[in-house]
Amino acid sequence: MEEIIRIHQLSKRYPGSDRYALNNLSLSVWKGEIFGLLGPNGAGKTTLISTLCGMIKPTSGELFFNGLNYRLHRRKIQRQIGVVPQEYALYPTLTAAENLYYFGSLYGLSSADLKRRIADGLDRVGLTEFAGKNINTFSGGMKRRVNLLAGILHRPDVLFLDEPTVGVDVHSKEVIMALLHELNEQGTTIIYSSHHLNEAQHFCTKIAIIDDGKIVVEGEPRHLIRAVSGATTLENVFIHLTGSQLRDYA
Ligand SMILES: Nc1ncnc2c1ncn2[C@@H]1O[C@H](COP(=O)(O)OP(=O)(O)OP(=O)(O)O)[C@@H](O)[C@H]1O
Repeated sequence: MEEIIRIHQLSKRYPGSDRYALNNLSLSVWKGEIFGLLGPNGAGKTTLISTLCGMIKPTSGELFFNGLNYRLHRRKIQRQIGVVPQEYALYPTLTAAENLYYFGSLYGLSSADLKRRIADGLDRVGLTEFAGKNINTFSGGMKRRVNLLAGILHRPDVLFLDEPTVGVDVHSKEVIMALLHELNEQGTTIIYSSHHLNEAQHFCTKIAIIDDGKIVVEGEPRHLIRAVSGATTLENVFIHLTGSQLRDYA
């Protein structure tokens, strides 16, 4: 397998903070993986995803995408990745189709090609009849599906998702997970953060548990479960490795 992302001794401290959100973290992701970033609140998952998307700059360390250094090739890398953020990136007073047209055009897709991809995408997530409706009339699950389409119209090599199924009902969740599986089968590497350990256990080919800005453990879910005495689920592994105390920092 080919290495698609390499993270080398990455640290991030936000301005004004005395804590490291990421602390000397190193990790590789291989082409074709579905990689889950798991960890308690405040562990550093969003910070790591935002750094990998080029949205925030690390305090120190190096990042590579397909061998390209982020510091030197940020623009080129950003054209090859897709991002589905935790917060909706959609414009509430535009329609679903207008939103998707806007996001697709940022990647330089031609009008005809883009319109075809939007129609196919909306059909795939069951929203064809809502294409002309404003986003502010959509339910949370409908917005999540459009949010996902906005991140994949340009068919990225790597797709980053920050909690893609948070706050959605079981029907929307199924559509989202099926589409992600399909993308992965077509060759897209997926890196996603989640608090849904059961979902990650079944969905991910590999996971890393992050705590306090560091990687506590990484590997295939079934190997990690087997390695912890008495564990039958990823949740057992998670509690075993991260303890059960609350993570409240201000
Ligand atoms: N913009 C910011 N300015 C200062 N500190 C920040 C900022 N964003 C995050 N942090 C801090 O960095 C640490 C890591 O936060 P991050 O949001 O990456 O964690 P997370 O694992 O995604 O958490 P959650 O599961 O709650 O979403 C936390 O201590 C958080 O308070």
